Amino acid sequence: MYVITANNISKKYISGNDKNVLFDDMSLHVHEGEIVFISGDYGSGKTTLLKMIAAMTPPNHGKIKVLGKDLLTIQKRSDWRLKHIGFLTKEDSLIPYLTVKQHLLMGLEDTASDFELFSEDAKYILTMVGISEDQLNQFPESLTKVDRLKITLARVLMGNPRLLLLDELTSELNEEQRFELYRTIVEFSRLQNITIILTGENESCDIADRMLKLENGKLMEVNDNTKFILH
Ligand SMILES: Nc1ncnc2c1ncn2[C@@H]1O[C@H](COP(=O)(O)OP(=O)(O)OP(=O)(O)O)[C@@H](O)[C@H]1O
Repeated sequence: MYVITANNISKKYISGNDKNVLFDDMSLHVHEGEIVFISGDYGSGKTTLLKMIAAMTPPNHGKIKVLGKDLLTIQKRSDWRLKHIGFLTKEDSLIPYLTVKQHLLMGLEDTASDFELFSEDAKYILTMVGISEDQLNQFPESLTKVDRLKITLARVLMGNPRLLLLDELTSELNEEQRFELYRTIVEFSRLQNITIILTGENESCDIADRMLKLENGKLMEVNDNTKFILH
C-alpha cells in the first residue's frame, strides 16, 4: 500500500519577473513503512516537497495523495496534519521551564483520569528514543542537542503519526550523534510501521530503504553508484 503518491507535480514560486521553478513533472511513490531519504543542494526544494506532502502548500499542477486522501479534498488541513503527520526540523521546540517528561504531557492536568495512562506512554516513548530514567525530570538546557531532538521526536510520537517528515533533522549533529539518532528512528519506525521521509543536503543515509536525489526539479533514484531518473 502506498502512503504517498504524487504524480506529475509542478511547483514554482513567482516574485515579480522572477520565476523559480522547483518541480517539473515530478512523481514520487512511497510504500507504507518505508524510510526514504531525499538529498539535494541548498535551495533545491526539499522543504517545499515536504510541505506539499503535509498539505502546507499546494502544487501548481499534479495530484498528491497521502494516506489515501487527495490533499485538495481535505477540509480542515491543520486538523488532518495534526492527526496523521509529524513534521520535524533541526530546530527543537523545547520550552525552558518544562521538564523532559512534562513536554510529553503538556496540556494534561495531573488530576485527569487518564493522566497515569499518558504518563506511562510518555515514559515508554522516551525510553524507546533513548532517554534515560534520570533525564525525565531534567530541563532542556542541561541536555545535548541530540537528546533535545529525541525529546522533540518523542513529543511528536505521542500523537501516533503514521507519517514522519524529518527536514534536515540531523544537519547540526556530528557523525556519531547522527548515527545515534538514525538508529533510534529505524527502531521505532519498524516497531510501529511508521513511514518516514528524511531530507538532507548532499549526505548519505545508511538507514534508508531508498535514497533519492532532488536535482533540476526531478527526483533521481540513487542506487550505489548508479542514478536513474524516476520521472
Ligand atoms: N513561500 C515561498 N515563496 C517564494 N519562494 C520560496 C518560498 N519558499 C521557498 N522558496 C524558494 O524556493 C527555493 C527552494 O526552497 P526550499 O526551502 O524548498 O529548498 P531546500 O532544498 O529545503 O533548501 P534548504 O537547503 O535551504 O533548506 C528557494 O530558492 C527558496 O528561496
